[in-house]
Amino acid sequence: MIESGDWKQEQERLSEVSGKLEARIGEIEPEIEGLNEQAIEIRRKFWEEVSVSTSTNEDFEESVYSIEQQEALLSERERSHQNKVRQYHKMKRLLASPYFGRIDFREDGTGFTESVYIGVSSFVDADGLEFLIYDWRTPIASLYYDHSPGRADYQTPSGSISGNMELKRQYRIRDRQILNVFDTSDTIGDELLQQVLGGAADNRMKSIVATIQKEQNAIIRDDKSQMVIVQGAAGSGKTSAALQRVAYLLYSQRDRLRADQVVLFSPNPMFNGYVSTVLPELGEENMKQTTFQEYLERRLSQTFTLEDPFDQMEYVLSQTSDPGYEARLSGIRYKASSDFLREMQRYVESLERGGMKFHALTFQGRELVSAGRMSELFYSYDASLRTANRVAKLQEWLLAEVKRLEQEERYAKWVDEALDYVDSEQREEAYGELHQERHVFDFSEQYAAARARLNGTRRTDEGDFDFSERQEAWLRKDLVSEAFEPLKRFVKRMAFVDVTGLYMQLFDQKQSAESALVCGDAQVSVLPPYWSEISRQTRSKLERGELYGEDATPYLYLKERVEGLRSSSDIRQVFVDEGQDYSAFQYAFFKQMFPRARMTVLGDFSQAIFTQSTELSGTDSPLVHLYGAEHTRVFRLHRSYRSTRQIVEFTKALLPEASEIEPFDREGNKPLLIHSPSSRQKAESIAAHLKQLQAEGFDSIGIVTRTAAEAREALEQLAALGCPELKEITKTTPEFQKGTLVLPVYLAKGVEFDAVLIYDASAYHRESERKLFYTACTRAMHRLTLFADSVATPFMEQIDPHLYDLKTSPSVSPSC
Ligand SMILES: Nc1ncnc2c1ncn2[C@@H]1O[C@H](COP(=O)(O)OP(=O)(O)OP(=O)(O)O)[C@@H](O)[C@H]1O
Repeated sequence: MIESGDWKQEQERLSEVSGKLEARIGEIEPEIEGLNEQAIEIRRKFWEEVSVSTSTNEDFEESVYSIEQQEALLSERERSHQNKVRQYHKMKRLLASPYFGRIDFREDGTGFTESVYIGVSSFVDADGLEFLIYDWRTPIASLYYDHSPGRADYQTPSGSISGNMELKRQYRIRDRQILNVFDTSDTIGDELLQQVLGGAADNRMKSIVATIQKEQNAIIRDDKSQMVIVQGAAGSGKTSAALQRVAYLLYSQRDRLRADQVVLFSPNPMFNGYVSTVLPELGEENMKQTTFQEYLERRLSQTFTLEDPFDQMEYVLSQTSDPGYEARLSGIRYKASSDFLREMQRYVESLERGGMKFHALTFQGRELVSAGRMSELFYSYDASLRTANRVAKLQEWLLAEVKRLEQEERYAKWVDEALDYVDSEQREEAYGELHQERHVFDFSEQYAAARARLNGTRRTDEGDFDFSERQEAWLRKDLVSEAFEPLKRFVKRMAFVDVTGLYMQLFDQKQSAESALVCGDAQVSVLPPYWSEISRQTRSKLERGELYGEDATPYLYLKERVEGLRSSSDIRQVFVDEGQDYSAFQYAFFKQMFPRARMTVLGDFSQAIFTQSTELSGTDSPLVHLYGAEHTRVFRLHRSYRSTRQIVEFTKALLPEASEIEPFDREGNKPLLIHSPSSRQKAESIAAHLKQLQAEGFDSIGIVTRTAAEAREALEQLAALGCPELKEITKTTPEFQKGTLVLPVYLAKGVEFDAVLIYDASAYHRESERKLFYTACTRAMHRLTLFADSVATPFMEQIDPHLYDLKTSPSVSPSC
C-alpha cells in the first residue's frame, strides 16, 4: 500500500486522464457517425455518380475508370470509419480501466525521470506530445515485466537503453476509482497476482497483461526465432502467454502482419470458443482458429470416413479386450513416429524410380487411357523431375488427351442415337448459342433476331443447310462435353493418381518383416511389433472406405507429396496448443502446409494423453529438427498458476519425473479422496458434494470422467439423484459453458474449473493412464475431490498420504 498523499495524487491523475479519455470519445463519436453516413451515401448513390457507356471502346474504358474511382472513394471512407470505430473501442476500453502499472525510469544521460503508465493501449495527449498511457507492448513497457526497481534496461529496434528504475507501482482500477495501489520490489508483485488468481473461473479465458511474469514476457516478445517451443507445467500460463504473444506480434509487426495471417490450432472446437475473447479484449482482431481434425476433414472426408482423435482415444481406453488391440496400439505409435516419416519420405523418393499407381481413365465402360499407359508416360519423363512435377506433366497430357478424345467421341454411335432424343429446349439453346457466338454486343445481330421474331419470319441463315449442320455439330459438341465433364473433373482433381493404392502398398502384407517394405528400393529400417497385423488392419479399413485417425495425416502427406503441395503461403504465424498431442508427421505437415510461417508450439509432455504424443524439446524432438536448433528457442515454464499450492503439490507427486513444477503460493484445502463401497453410494456422495460446493458459491464445476461412456453414466446417475442443470460436454459441443459440466478428460484439455470432481479415481490403472489422471486433476483451481470405490488408482497409493485428505463415504443426504 502507498502513502495517502501519493494515493490522492494518483486518484487526481486518474480522474484527469479519464476526463481526457471521455473528451476524446466525445470527439470521435460524431466523426464515426459522419463517416458512416458518408459511406452509406456513397453506396446509395454509387450508380448515380458513375457514368456507364459501352458505345465505344473509349467509353467502355472511361466507365471502368469511373467505377474504380467510386469504389476507391467508398473503400477509403469505409476504412476511415473502421479505424475510427477501432479507436473508439480502444478509448472505451481504456476508460473502464486506463492503466494497471507505472514505472518511473531515469534513462542514463537524460537527467530526468519519466513516469510511464502502462495500459492495454496507448493514449496520447491532445497536442500529441505526451504519452498519458503506454501500450503494454511498447519496448519501454517491458521494463515493467522484466525488472524490479534498480538498474534496468530494455531493447528497442535501435538498441539497448539502460537507466534506473526508481519506482514500480501497480493499480486495480474500476469505474474511475483506484481500488488498490501498491509499490512493489518484486518483478511483478505477488499481491496483484494473488488477487487475480484467487478469483473464480470464467467460461472464457482472460487476458493477463497486468500480471505477465518475466519468463512469460520472454516468450511473448521473442520475435527472432522461427520456432518457439514452450514446455510448461499444467497451469503455467502457456496458452495465456501464446495469446498475449499473438497480440504482441500484431502490434510490433503491425505494418506487415494481419490477424488473418495468424492461425491457432486448438485441441477441440470448444477450446476455440474458450480462448476466442482474449484478443478482442486486448483490442485486436481474432486470429484464425481451427483444429487439425477440421483441416483433415476438409481434405479427406469426400474420399473416406475419418476416425477422429477422440474416437481413437475411446478405442484405446475402452477396447482393451479387442483381439487386434495390441497391434492397433503399436500401429498408432509407429504411424506417428519419425521412423515412419522417414520411411514415407524414402518411399516418395523411390516412386521416382518405380511403383507409381494410377487409375485408368474410363468412359462408358471403355478404357480411354490405361493405368499402364500413364505409368509408361510417367517414367518416360526426365528422370531429374520430382514425382509431383511428373504428375503435373501427366495431368497436362491427360487434359489434352481428353480434349482430343472428346472431339473424336462426337461421332460415336451413342451420340447419333442421343441426337434423336434431343428435346426442343436443347434445340432452342443451340439456336441461342449459335446466334450469340458472334458477340453479345453485336447490336445488328440482336436487331436482326428481334425483327425476325416480330415479323414471324425466318432468318435467311436459319433455313439454309449450313445452319442445321452447325446446329447438329453444336448439339454433338454439347452432348459429349457434358458426358465428358466427370472425366475432366477426374483429371483436374488428380483422381487418376491411385493414392489409396500407393498408401496400401506401404502395408503390403506379402512382404515379410525382414524384406523390403514396398516395391522400389525403399528399405524398412525399423518395423514395429505386430507388423503384419497392422498391415492387415490398415488395408481392410482402407478397403471399406474408412481411415483410422493415425492414418489420416500420413495419407494426406503422401497425397500432397505425390500430387503437389497445397500450401498456404499467406499464413505467417502458426500457433499449436497442446503441442505434445501432435505427431512428428503432423509437424512435418505443418511446415509443408505453411511454408512462410513461423511457429509457436506450446505443450506439456506430462499431459501427453494420446498414444501418438511427441516430446517437445530434447535432442530427439522432431520439433527441434523442423527448423534446426539454431532457429529454435525452447522455453520452460515451471511455475503453476492455476491451482492452489495444495493441489499442485498433490498433482506434482503423481508424476515421478516432474520435480521441477513449482506451485504459486496460494493456499487452499488439500485434495480430498472419498471412498465409497458401492457405485450407488459413490454417486450419492458426489451428489452431496456437488450440493455443498454450489452452496459455497463455486459456479464452475467440472465432473471429469475417464471416457465418454463414463460421462454418460455419471450424468444419468446424478440426474436420477436430482442434481440440477448438469451439462454434458461431448466432442461436438461448440462452446465452453459455465456451470456444472460433465465431461471426459480429453475434452477438458486446456480448460479449468473452480472445482473438479474426479468421477472415478479407481478407473485409472495402466501406466499409460497416469498422464490422463494427472491432466484431469490439474484442471482444478481451488478444489479437487476424488471419488473412488474401496481402492483408488495405484498412482495415489504411491504418493505421500499427507498430500490429500481421506474420507469414507460420508453419511450425507443423498440428493442434490
Ligand atoms: N501471469 C499470469 N497472471 C495471471 N494469471 C495467470 C498468469 N499466467 C497464468 N495465469 C492463469 O493461470 C491459469 C492457467 O493458465 P493457462 O491455461 O494459460 O495455462 P496452461 O499452461 O496453458 O495450462 P494447461 O497446460 O494445464 O492447459 C489461467 O487461469 C491463467 O489466467
